[in-house]
Amino acid sequence: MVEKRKPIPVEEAVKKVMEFYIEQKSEKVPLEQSYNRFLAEDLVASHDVPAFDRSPYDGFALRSVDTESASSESPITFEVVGEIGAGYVFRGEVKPFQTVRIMTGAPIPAGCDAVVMLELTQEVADESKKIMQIKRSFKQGDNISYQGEDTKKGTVLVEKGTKINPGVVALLATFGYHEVNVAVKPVIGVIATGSELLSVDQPLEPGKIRNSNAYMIMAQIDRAGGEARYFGKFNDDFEDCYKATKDALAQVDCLITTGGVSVGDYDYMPAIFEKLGANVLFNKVAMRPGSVTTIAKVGDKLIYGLSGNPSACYVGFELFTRPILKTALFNKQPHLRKTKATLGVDFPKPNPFMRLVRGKVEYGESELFASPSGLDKSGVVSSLGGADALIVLPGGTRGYEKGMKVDVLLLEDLGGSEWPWSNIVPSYR
Ligand SMILES: Nc1nc2c(c(=O)[nH]1)N[C@H]1C(S)=C(S)[C@@H](COP(=O)(O)OP(=O)(O)OC[C@H]3O[C@@H](n4cnc5c(N)ncnc54)[C@H](O)[C@@H]3O)O[C@H]1N2
Ligand code: MOO
Ligand SMILES: [Mg+2]
Repeated sequence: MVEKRKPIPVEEAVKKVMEFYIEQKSEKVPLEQSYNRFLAEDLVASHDVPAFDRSPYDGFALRSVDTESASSESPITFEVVGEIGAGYVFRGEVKPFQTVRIMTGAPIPAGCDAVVMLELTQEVADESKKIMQIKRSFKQGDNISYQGEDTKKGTVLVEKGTKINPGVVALLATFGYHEVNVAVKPVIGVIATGSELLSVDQPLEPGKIRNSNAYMIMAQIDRAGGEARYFGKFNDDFEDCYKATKDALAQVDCLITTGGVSVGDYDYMPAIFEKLGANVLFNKVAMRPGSVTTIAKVGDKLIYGLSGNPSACYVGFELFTRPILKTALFNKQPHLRKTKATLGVDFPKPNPFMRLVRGKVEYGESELFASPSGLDKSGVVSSLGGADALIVLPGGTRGYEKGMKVDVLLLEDLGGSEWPWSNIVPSYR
């Protein structure tokens, strides 16, 4: 008789996993390599931006008081006493009815308190000096970008744990971070097991399939910000798999195996975990797909026995490995972002387990719609390509109807959830 496994709820399983953590470490990388990494410290403005009062336009800097009586009937003329482009400072003194030709980005000359756009001025012909004329008045502060109006020194602009996007790169450069303190990528090992597995470059043979899970998991690790290390695929042979698993564990922060966790004659992973002296957190989760997901602690490391079925394997990673990885990257919202969507199809058949349907979300005018991205079976691979969400259908005695509001977990969203697992309730009509 096979041992009877006791399924635990998804929420409980995630909680058990989250008691474990990979040590958070940081390293310095050149700014050019910081894109897509995760900040290991808050990004703080090290000076005001702009750092000096400057002109947002090409035009003329002047004293607003001199413009008070200007009108089309009685224009006022100014003597142009200098010219500054961005990057230069006007060192002279601007006296009454004098002006300085100024370009966008240049600092406002001392004594001036307004800038007139070039288009609102006229040149006046004069042999001996340069003269400019205006036909309306300007107020103090007109067309001046004041020091600190963009941001003030000391402001926390981006929090530790944030993924560095091109905008964050701009801020890092602005504040002189030629080297950036980023989270060290956790190293996640990957092992595929199964005597049926061919390499990707091999032609199909009867009874065999190509190993897709290993590459899928490596891409998932990469998407979550980790570093994947592949140890290869192994036949269903106890000793080979045991040795590979033991060796790999010593070289990584976490290890993922795929295949061989169920109750088949060649499903050796449970026995291998035992021989490794693993403390099994759970070996059955009340979810579909991925019910056989087995997670254990060996010493201070986690080992994931993910299902061999591609969809189950995929979901197992997103629910149980991603948050561990994200936490190591200083992320305070390590779980997939949860939001509400309107179900696009019926799910008439009740299921006692929570279903996580690979889905596609569409953006309606003011709501999201979610529909399956393909056949909803654990062994299916075709639904994975188009999946950008997991539709969460809690287990129960009734099915779900098109039009109901359901929770979805977004797979490609950069923002996350602190804890998406509370208040996931069935919305029966
Ligand atoms: N009697 C029972 N049979 C099964 C149960 C059960 O409770 N009782 N659970 C089923 C469920 S649910 C799942 S999920 C699978 C889990 O199987 P394993 O994790 O043991 O995985 P394998 O048996 O090795 O393979 C399953 C399936 O996936 C294919 N596979 C495996 N590795 C890969 C890979 N790297 N790339 C692509 N596809 C892979 C493999 O060929 C099989 O078709 O067990 C059910 N059975
Ligand atoms: O682990 Mo299985 O995926 O529930 O189909
Ligand atoms: Mg099996």
